[in-house]
Parts: sequence; C-alpha cells; structure tokens
Amino acid sequence: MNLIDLKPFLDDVTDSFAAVLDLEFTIINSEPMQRVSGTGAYRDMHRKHWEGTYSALVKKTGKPMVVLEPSEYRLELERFKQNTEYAIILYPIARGDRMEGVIVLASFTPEQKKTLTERTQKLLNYLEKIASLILAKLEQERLLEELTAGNAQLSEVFESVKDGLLLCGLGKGIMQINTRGKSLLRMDDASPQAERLREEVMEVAREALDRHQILERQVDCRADQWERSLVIEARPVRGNAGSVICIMRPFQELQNTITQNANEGVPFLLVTRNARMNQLKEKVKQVAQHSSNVLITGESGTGKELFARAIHRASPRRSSPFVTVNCAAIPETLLESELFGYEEGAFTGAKKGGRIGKFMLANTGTLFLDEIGDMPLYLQAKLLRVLSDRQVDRIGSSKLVDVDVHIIAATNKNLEEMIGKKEFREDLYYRLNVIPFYIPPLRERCEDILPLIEHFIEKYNCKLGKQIRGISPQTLARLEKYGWPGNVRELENCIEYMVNFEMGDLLSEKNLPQRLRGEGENAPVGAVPAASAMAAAPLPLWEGLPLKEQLRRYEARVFRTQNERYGGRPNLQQIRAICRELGISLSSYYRKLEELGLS
Ligand SMILES: Nc1ncnc2c1ncn2[C@@H]1O[C@H](COP(=O)(O)OP(=O)(O)OP(=O)(O)O)[C@@H](O)[C@H]1O
Repeated sequence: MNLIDLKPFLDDVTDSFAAVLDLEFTIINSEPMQRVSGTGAYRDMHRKHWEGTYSALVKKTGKPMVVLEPSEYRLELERFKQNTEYAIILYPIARGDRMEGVIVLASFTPEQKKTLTERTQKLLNYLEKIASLILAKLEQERLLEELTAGNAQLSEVFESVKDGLLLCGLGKGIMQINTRGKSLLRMDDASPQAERLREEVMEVAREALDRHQILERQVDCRADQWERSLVIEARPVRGNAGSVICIMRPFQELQNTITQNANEGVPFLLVTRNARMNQLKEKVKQVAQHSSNVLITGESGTGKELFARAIHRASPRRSSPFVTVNCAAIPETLLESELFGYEEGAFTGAKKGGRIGKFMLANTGTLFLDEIGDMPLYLQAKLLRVLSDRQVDRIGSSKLVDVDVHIIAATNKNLEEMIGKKEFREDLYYRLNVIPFYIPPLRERCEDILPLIEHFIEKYNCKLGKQIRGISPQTLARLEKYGWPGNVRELENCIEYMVNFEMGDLLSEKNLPQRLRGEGENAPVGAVPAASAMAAAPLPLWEGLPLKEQLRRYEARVFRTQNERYGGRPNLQQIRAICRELGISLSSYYRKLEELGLS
C-alpha cells in the first residue's frame, strides 16, 4: 500500500486545496517515483525520469524546499524555461525515516508567484498539515488492509480445522463459524430443536465469558430425525473482551479418536506355534461374541494387552472404542476421576466444566483395566458396584448414567494370594474372572521364539529401513536357551536392539545385548539365565535364606545396578532404556522400586 493506492483521495485533496489557495498542486509517490495526482498544468504532465528533479532532492534529504527562482538550481527548467513565473514549494510526506512521497505547490502565473513568495511560511505550514492528513489516511488504509488480510487468514484457519469452530461475542451473536461448525449446529435447520442446540452452545459461551474461564461441556439434543451430542470447549478470547471461541466435536468422534489412537501401531498379529496359545486364540473368537467379563493373567510382557485387543477386534464392538486404563500407572488419587469422571467443583483442583471418565468414553466399546491388582480397595468396591449395576456416577454427581462396556481386566499378580492377604476383594475377583485367560510365559513355549524373532525382524526392518534376512543359528541357539523373564516384550526389545546394530544379513551373536552375551560380570543382570547358567551363578551369600528373600535380593541388585549406570538417579529417558533392557513396563519398574524399598 502506497500513495498510488490513495489516488482518488489525493485527487480530492489536491483539487480542493488548489481551488482554495489558487495554486497548483502535485503529489509524487516515493517508491516507485510516480506522479499520483496533479492540478492545472500538472494534470497531464507525465515524467519517466526523476533524477535531478527537485522532488528527487526532497525525497533524498527528507527536508522541505522552497524554490522561488528556479534558475538558481538550473533544474527542471527545460519544460518551463519560457515560464519565468515558475516557482515551487516542496514538502516531504514522511514518518520518521520512511519516505512516502512529496507534495509540490507551484506557481505558473505572476499572481500565483506573488502568493507563493509573500506567504511562503504560511504555505509551508499548510503543506505540513496536508502531509499529516495524507499520512494518517495512509496508515488507516494500511491497518484496514492488515485487518482484512488477518480476517481472510482467520477464515482460512477456521476452515482448515477439522473441529467445528465458532467465534461469538456478547451482544454480537455468531461472528464467525466454519463449515464444520455450521453443520454441527445445523445452521440451516430452523426447527425448535436445532435452535435449542444452538442456544445451549451459546449458553456455554456466555458462561465461559461470565466466569472468565475455559469451560468444557457436553450438550445433547434430540429431534425425530437426528440426534446430536457435542463436546464443547468454550474459551474466552484474550485481549478481545466479550468474545468467545467454541471448539465443537461430536462425542462419538471423540470416542473414535480414542479408538484410533489406541489401535495405532498395534499390529493385531498374535504370533504363536504353541498348542496352548492356539487354543487361547480359538477362545478369543468365542469370548468376543458376548460381553462377559474377562480376566487375563500372566507374567509381564506375555501379551495380555494384545489378547485384550484381539478380543475387542473380534467382537461386534470393534468399531467402538477400546479404552485402556493402567491402574498401576495412574496415581491412586487420580484413578477414580480417570475412571468415572467428575462434575465441575467436585473437589479442589477439579477441572472447570468437569471431566468425562473412561467408562463413558468406552461406552459401547471395551474397557481394558490393566494391572487390576494395583487398584486400591476403596475403588474395587466402586468398580464392583458399576459392574453389577452397569451404571456410573461422576464424582460429585448423584445422577447415574447407563453404560454398556465390555470389561477385560489383566494382571501379572496372583490375585488369589492377594485375596488371602485381604488386598483384593474376593467378590470383585469372581465378578471379573467369569472368563479366565492365562497366558503362559515365553520360557514355557520355546517353539514361539523363532516365529516371534522372525516377526520382530520384519517389524523392525520396516521401521528402521533395514533388510535383515534372519538370524544366525548360533545366535538363535543363545536366544532359545535364555530364560526371558520379561517374556515377549523383552524378546521384542532384544530384536529391535540387534536390528539397529546389525550390518550383515543375519542377526549375529556380536550384536546380542550385553546381558545375553554371557560375558563379563554384568552378564546375568536383569535376566533369568538359562538353567545351565543359573546353576553356575554365584549366590553363596544368600544361601540358607528363603527363596522369596533370595529372589528379592537378586531383584534389588538388578535394579540397583541398572540405576547406578545412570548415577543412581536415572531420568525418564534413562528409565525407559532400563525398562527396555529388562523387558518390563514403566509401571512395573516403579512398582518394583517401591516393593524393593528402592524408591
Ligand atoms: N504372541 C505375540 N505375537 C506378537 N507380538 C506379541 C505377542 N505377545 C506379545 N507381543 C508383543 O510384546 C509386547 C508386550 O505385550 P503386551 O503389552 O500385550 O504384554 P502384557 O502382558 O500386557 O504386559 P504388561 O503386563 O507388562 O502390561 C507388545 O509389543 C506386544 O505387541
């Protein structure tokens, strides 16, 4: 935007001032140098080259200039050499260093020259005012241009967002809404129900404004032909008092995202050649047809979650969410709200607008309660109630909501033993254990080792862009002899590690992780070595202690050694590396540290 864009305005300015002052005006744009407007003789005067002109001089110096005797500068005279009355006053149109153009006031007659000569200072003052007026107009237009561009960008942004977006304001109603938002709010539907839906959304926006808070609310509306359940997040716009932006998503979509995220990167391929495992795979298909509660037990890393997903995917619920809650990984104080959600203001620190619990998110789908053995007793009672009544109440609400969820629980703990110690409710155990699944540890199904290795080589070839063809017989023999305390997860991590470092065609012994190489003093750390190695391992100091205590001390040594590798206080990334090496999950790591008194 420059003076050229203001031509109609500048024409008005020059015409009016020329008429009042009875002098000729012209205005020249600075970059590119070009006459924008002119009166009298200037009207049809065109100039290609500006070097050596008075205007070019003023543009350069940024200073006003008065030329009453043109000959003194010997400039610009060719055109006017016959006209001895030619005299001019030039004034820069500039703000600071930024030069926009030059205003020129000129005389072409003896009367005009007289005015110019006698009233020079007054005219200079006039020109200063006119320059300010032009600058103000230029700034206003630039601002308008920016705003228009900003608005266009905002519309673009609005449209590029997948969620429904609505910008509304106090007393201004809907200011902007994207296409998705229009369809979610049924903007072209004038039925009372559709109007109520829109009114409810506006109500959430108003409330967010009143309270100066971000609110999250669920809005439900039903008509004969349609039904809407929207999750609304209303955010007052900072710096724009009275405006709120509402982000709208159908509740169903929220559920689907969870389904997608939960399934992402989890190939449903249960690799096995083991007869017991194949029976379990058969059982998956039968169990999936009904919604009886399932309890999957087995050591850590045996594939309990994989089985849970398999059941979900084989079930008629497959297009609904599969929601996981890891009871050990969520702090005890948050687990209840995570599972059941809460009403706004239910407790100190509760998120404004409340929160939807995992039970509701899993509605019509499957809820996988991992590490159920770590659920605190008071929550076990609440869970039992929900399982019996199939209804949940958010914390802080007395309203019960029906839920239709297939419950699959899993644990690597011995729940029966926990029942004996009153750490797990017997009634809940029986309620969950309607269909039991026990996944045998990997060391009891050695025939699975080779197919799993092949499966993981393929997986990590793809992930890491490698072309490993297989595993050398000596390396395979080593892996088959190993005890795999971390089960399939440990095997998977081991293959990922080896694929990373292998430069040849086949996974070779030299790339085995340290603990599997059987060399050095760290060799058996973190692992249950094969029987022969176990027999040779030195444990004399602990001899005579009960087996449980020996194991506890051994585990403590493993964890201490691992942590000491990182100065005793590993950070999260280092803890993840330890978990990978030990073939355990993050939650198992923390749990173990606590059990062993190392936390
Ligand atoms: N039979 C199998 N075929 C292919 N991959 C498997 C198999 N069993 C387990 N895995 C893989 O091993 C890893 C661990 O499995 P998963 O998380 O299901 O074990 P888990 O028993 O639930 O572990 P935890 O008790 O520690 O939660 C996953 O990456 C999973 O994909």
